[in-house]
Amino acid sequence: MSDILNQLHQVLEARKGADPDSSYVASLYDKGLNKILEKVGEEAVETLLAARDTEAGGDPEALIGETADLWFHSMVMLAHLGLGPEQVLARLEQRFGLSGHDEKAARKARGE
Ligand SMILES: N=c1c2ncn([C@@H]3O[C@H](COP(=O)(O)OP(=O)(O)OP(=O)(O)O)[C@@H](O)[C@H]3O)c2ncn1[C@@H]1O[C@H](COP(=O)(O)O)[C@@H](O)[C@H]1O
Repeated sequence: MSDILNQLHQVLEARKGADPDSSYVASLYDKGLNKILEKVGEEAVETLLAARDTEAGGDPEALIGETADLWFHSMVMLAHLGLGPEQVLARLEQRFGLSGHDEKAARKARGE
């Protein structure tokens, strides 16, 4: 299921040094971290608005599209900073099966 994330990451890496006029991803790298973060923030807001619409009976396709935009721009952010989906997926795997309540209690017990 996560293969597309790895394939997309390879494309994002390959876009480093590409022409910003012919590649949207290269144009984001070229504009820098602040522009990438602006897009991540924008897509996060669009995602939450679409989630509210979906709960109110709207078309879930809009929410699926906005979530894809959010994941995509988050991946551009990670790639720009030399990171990739493998680290995030590994973190989710580490957490798998550990209740959020238990994880928070363990963090508090460690004084974090
Ligand atoms: N998955 C995506 C993807 N999802 C969304 N987008 C683009 O992200 C932008 C989203 O911005 P908005 O929704 O704000 O729409 P907009 O008004 O066009 O954007 P702005 O002008 O406001 O920046 C759009 O231009 C979308 O086309 C994507 N662009 C690229 N990819 C992947 O990245 C690969 C490389 O893309 P290029 O670098 O452009 O070749 C592609 O082959 C795809 O696999």
